[in-house]
Amino acid sequence: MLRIAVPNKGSLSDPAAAMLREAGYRTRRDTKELVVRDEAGDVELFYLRPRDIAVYVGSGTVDCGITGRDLLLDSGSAAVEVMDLGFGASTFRYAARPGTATRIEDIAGCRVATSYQGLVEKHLADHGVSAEVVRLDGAVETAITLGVADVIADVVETGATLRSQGLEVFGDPILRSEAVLVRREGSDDAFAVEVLRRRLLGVVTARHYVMLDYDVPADLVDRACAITPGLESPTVSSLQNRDWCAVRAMVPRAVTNAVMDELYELGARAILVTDITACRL
Ligand SMILES: Nc1ncnc2c1ncn2[C@@H]1O[C@H](COP(=O)(O)OP(=O)(O)OP(=O)(O)O)[C@@H](O)[C@H]1O
Ligand SMILES: O=P(O)(O)OC[C@H]1O[C@H](OP(=O)(O)OP(=O)(O)O)[C@H](O)[C@@H]1O
Ligand SMILES: [Mg+2]
Repeated sequence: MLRIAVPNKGSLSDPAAAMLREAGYRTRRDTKELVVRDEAGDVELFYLRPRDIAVYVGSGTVDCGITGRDLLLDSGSAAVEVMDLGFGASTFRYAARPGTATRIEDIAGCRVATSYQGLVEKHLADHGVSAEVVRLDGAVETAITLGVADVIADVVETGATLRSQGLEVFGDPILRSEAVLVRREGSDDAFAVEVLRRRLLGVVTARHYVMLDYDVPADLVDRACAITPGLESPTVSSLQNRDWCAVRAMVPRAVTNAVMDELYELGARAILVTDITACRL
């Protein structure tokens, strides 16, 4: 039975549970449940702190897990990324009061507050910058206001927290993060992890694409298919009226309306969009 570590709290917890549910696994009903066995899915879910997940996976105590790329790198664990999961996106950035720093070199000699000590120490060392890292558990933006740091390095999603403390990001992002599936390199559960990966990829793809159906005059079908090439090749069916064809193709959700406009201009009609609930590619 594959042992999967799942975030029990924080930003990644609800979307990770939703993704596993959509992939057909049984998830916990009550936040007090710490372990859930899903006999049908042949998995056991361990609800752990997101920060600890890479450590458990790296040590081989669990087979794989869902965590953030930033937390994985910070842990220094031997776990490796299997796939991006398409949620929990954030950047990891330096920030300070305006006028303190504009480039990473300006951090030299400063006190840098962060909850991601491993990640920041490595980044500073890689850039040859010597600075004192102050490890805090959270609310690091306040560290500057309270005078324990000159610079912070933290997760930035909307930037609202930084703005509320009068801080500005500087330098290039240290990292772009999102939720990832991780596993231990060289573990001997390759088949079970591959089943999990395919299921999760099915969810990621189903969320990313819609199914588009439309009718188009037969003499325009090639031009229509060029607009909606699908993943492999669109399905073209004949209609009772032989002058028309029906086309079915997957289209990236983000461009659905632009594609529909283009098809309509070409002469397609009865253009229908349907959500994809699950898929295997
Ligand atoms: N707005 C956000 N704030 C914090 N973490 C975020 C945000 N958006 C995405 N993440 C990602 O979530 C992970 C951090 O989750 P974690 O549970 O440790 O902290 P948290 O979401 O801030 O929760 P907590 O309430 O325990 O502080 C990281 O991988 C981070 O990149
Ligand atoms: O860019 P934003 O959209 O403002 O989001 C980023 C902020 O959210 C998180 O803090 P959280 O609320 O989890 O508090 P914490 O610092 O105590 O973890 C994170 O640590 C940043 O402070
Ligand atoms: Mg937090």
